[in-house]
Amino acid sequence: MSRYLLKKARILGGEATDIYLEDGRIFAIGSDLAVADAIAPEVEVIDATGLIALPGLVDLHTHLREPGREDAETVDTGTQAAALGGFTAVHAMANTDPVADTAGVVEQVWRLGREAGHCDVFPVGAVTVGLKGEQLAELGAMADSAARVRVFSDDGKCVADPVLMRRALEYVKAFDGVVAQHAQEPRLTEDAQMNEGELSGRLGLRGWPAVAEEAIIARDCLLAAHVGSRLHVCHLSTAGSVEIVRWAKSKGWNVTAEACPHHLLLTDELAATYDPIYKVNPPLRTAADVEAVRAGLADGTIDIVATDHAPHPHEDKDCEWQAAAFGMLGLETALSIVQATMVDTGALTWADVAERMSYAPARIGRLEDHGRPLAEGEPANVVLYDPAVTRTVEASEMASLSRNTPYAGMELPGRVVATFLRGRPTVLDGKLA
Ligand SMILES: NC(=O)N[C@@H](CC(=O)O)C(=O)O
Ligand SMILES: [Zn+2]
Ligand SMILES: [Zn+2]
Repeated sequence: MSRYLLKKARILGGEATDIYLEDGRIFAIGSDLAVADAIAPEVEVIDATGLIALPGLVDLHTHLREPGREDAETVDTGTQAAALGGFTAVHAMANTDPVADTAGVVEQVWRLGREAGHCDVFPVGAVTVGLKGEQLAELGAMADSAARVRVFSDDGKCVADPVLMRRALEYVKAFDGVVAQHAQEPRLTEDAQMNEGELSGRLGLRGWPAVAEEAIIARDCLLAAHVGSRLHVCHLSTAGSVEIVRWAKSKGWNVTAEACPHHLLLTDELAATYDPIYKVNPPLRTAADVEAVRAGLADGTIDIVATDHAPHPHEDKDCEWQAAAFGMLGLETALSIVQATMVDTGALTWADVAERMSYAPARIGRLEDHGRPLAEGEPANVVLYDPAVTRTVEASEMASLSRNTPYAGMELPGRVVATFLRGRPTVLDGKLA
């Protein structure tokens, strides 16, 4: 049994206090907690002076690649990256090979997560068979499986057919599920390579227009309202998308949205390097879009930050732009990017970060033991974070099997010092425990 006493941690950035973890729970919180002599030898004391304690982070959008692309990532390596990033739960996207469109595949991914033990893995179920967008997958069987799927997505592909989207939204109501849409109108984005604008013309790369994202988001908000169901918008990236979600929320519709760290920091100007490390879907947008996404995250229009951690092996990224795969790593740098773009700029407090990166994603995914406040009796899912240090990102030091981080060589603020999953450390001293 592990017992940990975290001395002088600042819960959500507040006053320093002690947190005692025992039996997988937060057993006590208070100043100068003393340990009874009888159990003292069994208690590990961690000096958390200057560290911020946050609830274990929850990612609603992670690509773990297993089964099928174990050359890019495995459940084991991807959840190591998650733990190092401060996550205690991740939702694993369904675009694997085979696709996670049956109870059998989601149970396999869920079981691999338990065996690896670095963080809890909640599989996302595909909306349509094989992500083909033709026929609904067995949503009910995935919901009833041991994996208890609540989030359904064809991510990587858009559920473009409005009739199928409507049926999926209707179907998931039966088990309080949510459809997470990758909003990309396919005809408007054929062979699209980067954000459509003056720059895409100059670079000679086919453009991915904002309207292709916004049209699907608007349609899906209307559909969700029409059938009274729950919609989640994946990786929203444009100013117009923020406005549409703000409008849908003002109507009282059950719509939530996520933004990715890279859409809070990076812009389409980076495509001028022709370095596919910056190739991602949806694409990096303009500085005005980044501003609008930050504002939407600050005012709560955008509910959560999700990483869209999308590992790719070097042969799929180290090639010319047009041939390269879309996607970038995210788990090990997410909290630092959020600190740099949202906290250090005064747009969010650490309590807001807990909401956007733990409580809200857990609520959307209907998780019970994650996204809970740091309070006595709650599950001991805790991250200790040092906001005062800076580090230079080294791709070669990442736990992920892939190396496609756009932040290599950048100085970022903050470092995850420790992560606890049900009272057991998965990370200590910034290294896997
Ligand atoms: N985001 C990406 O650029 N790529 C994702 C798919 C996706 O999230 O749409 C992937 O699976 O590689
Ligand atoms: Zn996507
Ligand atoms: Zn994705």
